[in-house]
Amino acid sequence: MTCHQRNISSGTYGPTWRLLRRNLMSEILHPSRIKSYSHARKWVLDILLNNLMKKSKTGEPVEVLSHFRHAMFCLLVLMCFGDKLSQQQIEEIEVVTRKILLSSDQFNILNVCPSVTKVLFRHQWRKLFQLRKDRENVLLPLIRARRKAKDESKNKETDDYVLAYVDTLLDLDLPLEKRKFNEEEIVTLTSEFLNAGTDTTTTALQWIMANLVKYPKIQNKLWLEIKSVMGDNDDEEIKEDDLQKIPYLKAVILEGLRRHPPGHFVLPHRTTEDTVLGGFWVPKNGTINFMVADMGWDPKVWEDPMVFNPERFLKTDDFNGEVFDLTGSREIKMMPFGVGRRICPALGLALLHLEYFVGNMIWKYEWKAMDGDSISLEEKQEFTVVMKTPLKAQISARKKI
Ligand code: HEM
Repeated sequence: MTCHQRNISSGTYGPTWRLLRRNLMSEILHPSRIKSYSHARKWVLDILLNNLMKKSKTGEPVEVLSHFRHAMFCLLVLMCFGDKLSQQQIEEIEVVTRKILLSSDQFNILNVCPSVTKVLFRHQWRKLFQLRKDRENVLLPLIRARRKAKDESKNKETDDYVLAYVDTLLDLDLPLEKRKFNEEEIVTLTSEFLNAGTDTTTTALQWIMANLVKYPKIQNKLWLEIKSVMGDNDDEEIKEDDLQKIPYLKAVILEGLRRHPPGHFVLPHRTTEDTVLGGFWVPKNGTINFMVADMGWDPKVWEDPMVFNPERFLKTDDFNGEVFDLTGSREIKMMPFGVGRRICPALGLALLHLEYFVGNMIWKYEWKAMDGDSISLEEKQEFTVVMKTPLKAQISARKKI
């Protein structure tokens, strides 16, 4: 695939674009920039906690997945477009971007010789064009409004104007083509940002919370550690700086990602030269992938690998005295975000979101299984590997002690 070619169904582009987009994302995902979104995280946390509480007051079980997904989506929309949009606008974006994500498999065939498939599969093409049009109708007005706001603020970052992902896309000069992104390309890239970040983080959140419900002792240990940091500030939320003081929370998140990585494989990679891997010859341009889940479950590397045991990440002697390195730069024991050049560009952001939301949900509420419910950890493959029986829980506000 050259830099001009793209995957027709997903609308994503080849290696050169990937590199550009990675640079753009690292600008928006730089730790100092991530910090400037703390108001957004607090806003979304309040929405999430309020929704959970309202639901729990009805006495019905809380089906957490839709709440988590909506919260993650709101947050990424804000990082993407820079403005707090109305709930209706956010829902419209969610519908159009999700439709494309969920139907991408059925359009993959259109990548094979488009001139022929345009005749053979013209109904599929029509359907794809319609989905893209619907997405444009919702996203283009937002992109144009952001361009206008950006021009008006003359690029100055003030308290009210925080850089958004769309700003970096609008600014970029494409070095080879000597032009800027056109609107259609910006629509594709913003949509990819939202899709890549929502299901992955939501899935991880659900698996981690399911284990905390299933194993109340682990939940209680986590809550006590949070309490030792937060003291009697029951009304306060755990802030980002507090997260560094709660090592058990980090251990719970890492164990969740090891035991239940949202993707059991990474994206397909391509070899740049003939090579031998594990005794198998792989020709240049061959497609390869990595068995992410199996690495995290390897009994040669992990003791009792199928047991949910966050303590394993507290024993630094297992990691040569250092904190566990998720990037795999020293050694690869698990790789839920991939490793190397293609590692997930949002690893830092995703970890922060997981720690922040899990920490605060446990700090504010006690989570219990529904009466007679044993919490099944059976899996199902969707866009990510999700819980076959989505988590339902009974939640109650923590009592002061
Ligand atoms: C728990 C959450 C997440 C997990 C487990 C995860 C995992 C991954 C994995 C395994 C890859 C493929 C790496 C490879 O092919 O070697 C990837 C790529 C990617 N991720 Fe994430 N991710 C998460 C969150 C996010 C978020 C929040 C965003 C955006 C805001 C994001 C954006 C992307 C993008 C754009 C790519 C494609 C990079 C490329 O094409 O080279 N991810 N992620």
